[in-house]
Amino acid sequence: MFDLLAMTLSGDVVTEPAGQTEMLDWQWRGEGILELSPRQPCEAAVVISAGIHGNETAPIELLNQLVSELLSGERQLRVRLLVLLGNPPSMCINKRFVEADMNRMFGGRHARYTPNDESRRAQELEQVMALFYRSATAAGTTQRYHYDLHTAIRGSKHVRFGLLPLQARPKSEAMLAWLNAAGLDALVHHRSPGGTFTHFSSDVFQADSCTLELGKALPFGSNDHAQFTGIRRALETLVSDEPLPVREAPAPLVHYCVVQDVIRSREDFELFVPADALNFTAFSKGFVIAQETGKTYKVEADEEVVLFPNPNVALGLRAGLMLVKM
Ligand SMILES: O=C(O)CCC(=O)N[C@@H](CCC(=O)O)C(=O)O
Ligand SMILES: [Zn+2]
Repeated sequence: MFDLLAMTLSGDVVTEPAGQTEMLDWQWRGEGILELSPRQPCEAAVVISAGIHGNETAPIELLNQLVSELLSGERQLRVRLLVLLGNPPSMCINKRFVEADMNRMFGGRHARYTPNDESRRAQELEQVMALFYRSATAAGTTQRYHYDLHTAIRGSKHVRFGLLPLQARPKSEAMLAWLNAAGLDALVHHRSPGGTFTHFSSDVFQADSCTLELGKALPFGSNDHAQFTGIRRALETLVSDEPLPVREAPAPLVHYCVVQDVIRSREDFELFVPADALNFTAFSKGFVIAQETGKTYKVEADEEVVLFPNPNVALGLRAGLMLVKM
């Protein structure tokens, strides 16, 4: 069985960088980067990435399984597909990153860093994505999708959720229907641009892009994949161009928009969100979320919920998001 994850983690030089099965052609485009093309014409160019943060293993395992099914012929490929395992060195050490958070570097922001493995990788992923979408368009595809799979550091009141990058054009109905069918519990709408991979793909290539969060980060082999059946099923229908699955979720999808990006810009930054607070915990108007010299972040709406609170980020990066229900 073809094991993309094992090949990527081994770091072995790939001696046969291209091949074919009865139904598709594949090309190894670089470490952890695999392109799959069906023989018949198709409409969609799909990028699925995971492991942009190396310790977020559930989606890496899920994506690896999907690739194996496509290559074994168990599952039909009816889109052009680029699969990316984002940060192999950090996957090897089960850490979010080695030197710096790669999901803040896209859209050329990598050039602002003293060159390191992550800044070089972010640039490589941008180039590979550009080449992929361009060649897929030349081959006749008309739709572009990008799903970037993550898991959260903390537990969350909504276990499965998505983050939609800011974009001027309306969100695609097809993507919103897919996200709903995938059984997500919540969708978060960004209101400012960022250095995330999905902001880059949406902004530069007009892809229908979404960051998907699948539970809490755990080591390889410790994930409860039963929690992600809906997302797995939705990804299967996406790559096989099948009808959407029926949504299975305890409650309707809740939409939030970001009202505050909490940025740590000074050494004396302090975050007042309790260490054990789950993502989507609500705080009332007036609560001081964070403080640093010259800046206090307070809850301004009657109620705001917190997402990704993390005081340990590098200076200049986001230490949390505050959201309100839409
Ligand atoms: O749990 C956390 O603090 C972070 C989980 C994670 O990596 N989330 C992504 C979200 C990207 C987006 O906003 O689209 C990230 O922070 O990079
Ligand atoms: Zn992540």
